[in-house]
Amino acid sequence: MRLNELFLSIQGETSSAGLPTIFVRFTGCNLRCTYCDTKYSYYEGDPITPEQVMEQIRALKVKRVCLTGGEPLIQPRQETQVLLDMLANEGYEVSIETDGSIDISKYTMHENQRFIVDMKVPSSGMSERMHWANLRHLVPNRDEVKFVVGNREDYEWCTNLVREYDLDPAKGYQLIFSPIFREIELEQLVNWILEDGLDARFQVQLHKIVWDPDKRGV
Ligand SMILES: Nc1nc2[nH]cc(C(=O)O)c2c(=O)[nH]1
Ligand code: SF4
Ligand SMILES: [Mg+2]
Repeated sequence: MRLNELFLSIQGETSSAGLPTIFVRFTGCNLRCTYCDTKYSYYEGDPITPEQVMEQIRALKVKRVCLTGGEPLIQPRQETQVLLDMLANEGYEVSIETDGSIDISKYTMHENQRFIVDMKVPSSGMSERMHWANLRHLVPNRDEVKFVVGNREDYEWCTNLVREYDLDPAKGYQLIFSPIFREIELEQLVNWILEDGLDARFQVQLHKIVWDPDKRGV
């Protein structure tokens, strides 16, 4: 595997927002979203073993880990699985931030491990790349689906998917709607959600408010 950066911060997204979390950012991404905020992760990074990742994690006194990138699931699957197994054995809570293009069903997830599946909207330029079957493999009350929205067309694309795949919050599907940073009025997106009576979580990235939005390692 290749590691871009590993740092302690607060989780800026998901239902764990605000909670202390260790971020493991792997090198490389198979997508190129128009709005990407982590281009530095595409190529920078050094080879590392799962055991060495664990050593860096153990040195930080927090039991919550977020695997991200880039796209974390383009690392060799066996090594990622070894890392997931070790994290579970040592009592870590784990979230995997994945870009929606990779089959999530190939991994054995343990207790307190979940996927955050980012479904890439049309204005990302990457919606054709989605691995649609992932929407059938989501585990209710565990995994979360994230929609990062830039305009009304994106929003309707998302609500169509929610209908088509019956991602009903009443059945435990956890939906997150976030604005593309500085692309859409926050109030606009909130109003659409409320007008539709959609039981989704509206969310802005906390780390872009607490720190300079371009700062790395936070
Ligand atoms: N604080 C903080 N929270 C995050 N949640 C998801 C992140 C990501 O880059 O995937 C991220 C990040 O980079 N920083
Ligand atoms: S999936 Fe994430 S890291 Fe990859 S290009 Fe899109 S925003 Fe950037
Ligand atoms: Mg990020």
